[in-house]
Amino acid sequence: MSKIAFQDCYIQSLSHCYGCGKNNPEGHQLKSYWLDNYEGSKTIAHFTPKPYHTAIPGFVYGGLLASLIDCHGTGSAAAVVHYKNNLTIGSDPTIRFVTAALNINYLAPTPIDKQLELVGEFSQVKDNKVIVDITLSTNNVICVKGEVVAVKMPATFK
Ligand SMILES: CCCCCCCCCCCCCC(=O)SCCNC(=O)CCNC(=O)[C@H](O)C(C)(C)COP(=O)(O)OP(=O)(O)OC[C@H]1O[C@@H](n2cnc3c(N)ncnc32)[C@H](O)[C@@H]1OP(=O)(O)O
Repeated sequence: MSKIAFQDCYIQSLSHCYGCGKNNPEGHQLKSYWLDNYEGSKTIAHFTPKPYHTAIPGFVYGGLLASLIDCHGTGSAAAVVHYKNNLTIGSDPTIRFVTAALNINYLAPTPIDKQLELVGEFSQVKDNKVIVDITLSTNNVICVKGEVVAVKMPATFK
């Protein structure tokens, strides 16, 4: 696992995202990395839910799971486009991706007392659009699958 999370390389002004911004103390502060030995092709993130992330006692609220998949997807998209173009994440000009579409399938209830593992793979990589397929697992059981269509952030967002 690379030591610096993708999101920790975002410039300060783009580090306020509720799901993954390092400058948002109320947010989830998700951290995504290249999976060991899969630099450029697979990404990984971990998250441990808090008791208040409950849907039904014992299980995680689905909206949180969608949010984690969303941010792992947009972070992975930024990382792979930098990788493909031999750029360092955080270099100028900044290349960020926003969510254009998010498709989530909840396959099994997600236990709230376990660490969650998200793994992303790319089914399409273009400089302006990346599709990331993500699994969310606990104890090697896939609970949720998601597809994130990430599109390069337009200048109008700044
Ligand atoms: C609040 C956000 C803060 C941002 C901070 C960022 C850093 C932090 C990051 C954390 C973020 C965390 C996550 C968050 O919370 S990000 C916040 C939630 N997302 C948004 O608010 C995005 C709002 N939407 C838009 O701004 C525009 O619609 C976008 C930019 C998405 C597309 O605009 P536009 O339509 O003008 O783009 P284009 O014409 O150049 O097309 C480009 C390509 O994209 C394809 N396409 C487009 N839409 C879709 C779709 N729905 N399904 C499939 N594909 C779609 C299109 O066909 C084309 O493909 P191709 O023909 O080339 O193959």
